[in-house]
Amino acid sequence: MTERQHGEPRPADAIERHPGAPAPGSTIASHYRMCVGCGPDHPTGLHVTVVAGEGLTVAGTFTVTDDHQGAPGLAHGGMLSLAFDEVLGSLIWLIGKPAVTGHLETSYRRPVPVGTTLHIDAAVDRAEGRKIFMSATGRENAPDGPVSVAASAVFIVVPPTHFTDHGRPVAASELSEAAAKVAEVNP
Ligand SMILES: CCCCC/C=C\C/C=C\C/C=C\C/C=C\CCCC(=O)SCCNC(=O)CCNC(=O)[C@H](O)C(C)(C)COP(=O)(O)OP(=O)(O)OC[C@H]1O[C@@H](n2cnc3c(N)ncnc32)[C@H](O)[C@@H]1OP(=O)(O)O
Repeated sequence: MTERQHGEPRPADAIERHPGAPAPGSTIASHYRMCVGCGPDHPTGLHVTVVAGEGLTVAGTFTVTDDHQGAPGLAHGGMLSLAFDEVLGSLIWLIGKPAVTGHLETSYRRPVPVGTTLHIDAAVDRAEGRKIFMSATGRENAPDGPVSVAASAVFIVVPPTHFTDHGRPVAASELSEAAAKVAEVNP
C-alpha cells in the first residue's frame, strides 16, 4: 500500500446499507419509548418521526410546540439541535451498527416559530474507520420549503455493550424490536 503524504486526506471507507435495514418508505420505529427526541410516551419530547429513504438517507419531521420554546413563540436552538441529533442518529438503523453522536454542528438560518413542522432530510456522507460523517437540512413546513437549519455530525461506532455498560438495565418493552436486539434484551 502506498504511504499517504502529509496533509493528504485519508481515503473514505466503504459504507453500505445493511441488508436488514428498514425498506425505503417505511417508518423507523422509536428506539426507546421515553426518548426525549422520538419517544411516544415522553410528555414534552419532540416526538420526531422518521421514514427510511433510498440508500443511506432518512426523512424526519419535528413539529414545534409550546414545550420547545426559547424566545416566546420561537423554537429553542437546543431543541432544534436535538431534532437533528435524533434524525441523524436514526441513520444507524440503515447501516446496522450502533453508534453515538461524537460531534454535532447546527447552523441556524431562519427563526422557527411554534407550529412549524420541520422536514429534516439526513444522509450518511462517508465513513473513516469508526467515524461516520453525516449531514442534514431542515426545511420549513414542506419538503421543499426554505432551509431553516442545517447540520453536520460525526457519529462513532460503538460496541452494543456501550448502552448497557453506561446506561441502566432496560426491559424489551421499553425499546423498539431493533433496539432490543442491539441491547440484547430478551422479551
Ligand atoms: C439511547 C439508546 C437506549 C437503548 C439502548 C439500546 C439500543 C440502542 C441502540 C442504538 C441507539 C439508537 C438510537 C439513538 C438515536 C438517537 C440518539 C441520538 C444519538 C445520541 O444522542 S448519543 C448520546 C450522546 N453521545 C454520547 O454520549 C457519546 C459520549 N462519548 C463517548 O462515549 C466516547 O467519547 C466515544 C464512544 C464517542 C468515543 O470514545 P472511544 O474511546 O470509543 O473512541 P476513540 O477515542 O478510540 O476514537 C475513535 C475515533 O473517533 C474519533 N472521535 C472520538 N470522539 C470524537 C468526537 N467527539 N468527535 C469527533 N471524532 C471523535 C477519534 O478521533 C478516533 O478517530 P481516528 O480513528 O481517526 O483516530
